[in-house]
Amino acid sequence: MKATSLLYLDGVSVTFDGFKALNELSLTIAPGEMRAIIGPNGAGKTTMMDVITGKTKPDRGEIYFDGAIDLTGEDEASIAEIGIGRKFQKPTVFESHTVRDNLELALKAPRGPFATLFHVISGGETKRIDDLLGLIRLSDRKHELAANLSHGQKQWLEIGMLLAQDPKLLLVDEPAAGMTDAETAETAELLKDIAQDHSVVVVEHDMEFVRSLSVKVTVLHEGSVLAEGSLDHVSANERVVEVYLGR
Ligand SMILES: Nc1ncnc2c1ncn2[C@@H]1O[C@H](COP(=O)(O)OP(=O)(O)OP(=O)(O)O)[C@@H](O)[C@H]1O
Repeated sequence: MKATSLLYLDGVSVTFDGFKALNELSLTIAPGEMRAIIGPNGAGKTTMMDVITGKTKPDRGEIYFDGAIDLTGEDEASIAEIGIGRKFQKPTVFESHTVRDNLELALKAPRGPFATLFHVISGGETKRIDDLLGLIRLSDRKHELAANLSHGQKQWLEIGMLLAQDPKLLLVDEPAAGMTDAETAETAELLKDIAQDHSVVVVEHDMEFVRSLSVKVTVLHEGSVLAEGSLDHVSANERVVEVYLGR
């Protein structure tokens, strides 16, 4: 399993002041897969993202990327460099730059924190930016300042900026939070487009959104996997209803 998985977690535990945020968490993501992670508040979803991206070190357990890379031995910057992009809940775009310039900056930046200055770009890069603009549904707003975008559009722009860095795995934290219904539906389509050539892990509370992704779902509870399978499969699990869906 370890060798063939894009992401492999085995027996991962994280303790904060005696509280087990992750408790022997084991899960695998296949190359090219999109997976949805659901679970009640405090289930460990954010902590799981934190251990994958190197923000938090696990007390124990194995985390491997792309078969052979031991992520527990890498820091945050090198994990970004290896090809894991993370989209936090709050959009962080450069508000005083245009949509297009935000993408150009991301394209030019080394993976990880954006630290580069603008400079002349090649024709290939122009095409790449146009493709990204189309993908994130912002082609007709490319000359707009990012500050003037709606909340949902800012989220899409930030996703585009992450994609500009060509990650193998994209981690997305509650993309639908704060979006209109129309934006939420479009975001599901956007993630499905992205998943055609990237692996994606998406944490989300909006069950209608999760259903529209139609992917395998992992239910976390008290720091470990409670159930896994299609949304219909996990929704039929009594424990899942009890701790989460029945709220
Ligand atoms: N740095 C920290 N120090 C102490 N406790 C923490 C820390 N980070 C998380 N926790 C605790 O660990 C538990 C798991 O939190 P986590 O944020 O991973 O859950 P979550 O599933 O993402 O929840 P939510 O859906 O509310 O975002 C929570 O009880 C939280 O209070």
